Amino acid sequence: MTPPPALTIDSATRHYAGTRAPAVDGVSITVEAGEFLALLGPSGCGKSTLLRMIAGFERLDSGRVAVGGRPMSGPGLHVPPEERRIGLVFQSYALWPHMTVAGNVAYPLETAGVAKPERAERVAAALATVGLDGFDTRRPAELSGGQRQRVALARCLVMRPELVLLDEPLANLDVHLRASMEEEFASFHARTGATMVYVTHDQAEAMALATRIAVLDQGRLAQLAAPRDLYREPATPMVAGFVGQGALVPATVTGPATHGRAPVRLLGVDAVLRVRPGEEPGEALVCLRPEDLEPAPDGPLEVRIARAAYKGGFVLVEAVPAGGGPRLVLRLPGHTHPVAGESLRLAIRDGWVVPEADALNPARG
Ligand SMILES: Nc1ncnc2c1ncn2[C@@H]1O[C@H](COP(=O)(O)OP(=O)(O)OP(=O)(O)O)[C@@H](O)[C@H]1O
Repeated sequence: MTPPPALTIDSATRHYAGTRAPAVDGVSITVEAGEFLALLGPSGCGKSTLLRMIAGFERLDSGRVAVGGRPMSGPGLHVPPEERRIGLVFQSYALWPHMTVAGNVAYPLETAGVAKPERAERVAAALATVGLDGFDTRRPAELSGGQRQRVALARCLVMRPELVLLDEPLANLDVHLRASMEEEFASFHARTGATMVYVTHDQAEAMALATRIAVLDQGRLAQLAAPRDLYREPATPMVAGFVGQGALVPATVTGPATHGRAPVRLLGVDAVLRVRPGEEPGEALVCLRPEDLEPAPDGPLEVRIARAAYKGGFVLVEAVPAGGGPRLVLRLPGHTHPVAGESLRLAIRDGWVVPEADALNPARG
């Protein structure tokens, strides 16, 4: 028998009183046991609301939530948060300042009535998992931000939750600490096999950590895909613009699709680009990533450099097509010295025809 999904969200909708549109609008996502799902999107897209709906802090106006196959929210049903066996980690670590590290981690076990010897054992194991053995007697004020976040993680783990929800857990940390904590989360996920749902507005963080990413756009699920697919084959213009660098260029698909590619005319150039199956000839938008554009002396596309910034190892260039069009982004080798105002010839090596948003989601109309 296959185990039930760790989390099932079915047409979940939440419309706050007095607001124009639902904060979460008909979202359906199934998360298998052991997955690391990132909820990604711009500020106000509904990430936190959806996370609170899963945790049980927010009621659903319609739809259902089930955890490990057990219904939690639905018509006439609302299991309170403390009975959902879900672990929570927030950006404000919410540690008790007067308690030691061990005291903070032990607290949920105490509340749950776990006996002292077992408590000590489980606290020690949780602190070891997050690499904080030996920190038992410290107080939160004596820890770095990253260490505090690890205490919060240990406190969540000690309850052995089936599902861990993390709401921008790295948002308060500086950039170096974020990178090392990203690694911690990834190895922690690999070690424990826990199912995680991770809210972030930082696409690099989502890419680095998640097995799949759900992109929310104004309360709706715009795309649910593995990081590489999201980057290479964004389903909507919003996803193309939000995830990764690049440009969205108006184009015309000039012929039928074969083997995942079709002839496309864009910026006065004919190219053969990637399309989804069944893409029809007609007006389209093409997502050009930096690596899709390559300097070539005889390249068919002439551009003028608008900005060049050395990024260590390569130069990030923004360039405007000579014949007009949106600003393109490309990378030049680190030993070159491109200067704003210079002309450059490019070849279009690859690109993705972004599916029509309306065709994917007729209700959006
Ligand atoms: N308690 C509330 N009452 C009314 N509206 C709310 C409430 N909480 C959130 N909203 C609105 O719902 C929408 C989604 O908010 P939510 O906090 O879920 O977004 P988010 O994607 O997590 O944003 P951020 O990244 O800024 O935290 C926003 O328009 C917000 O203003």
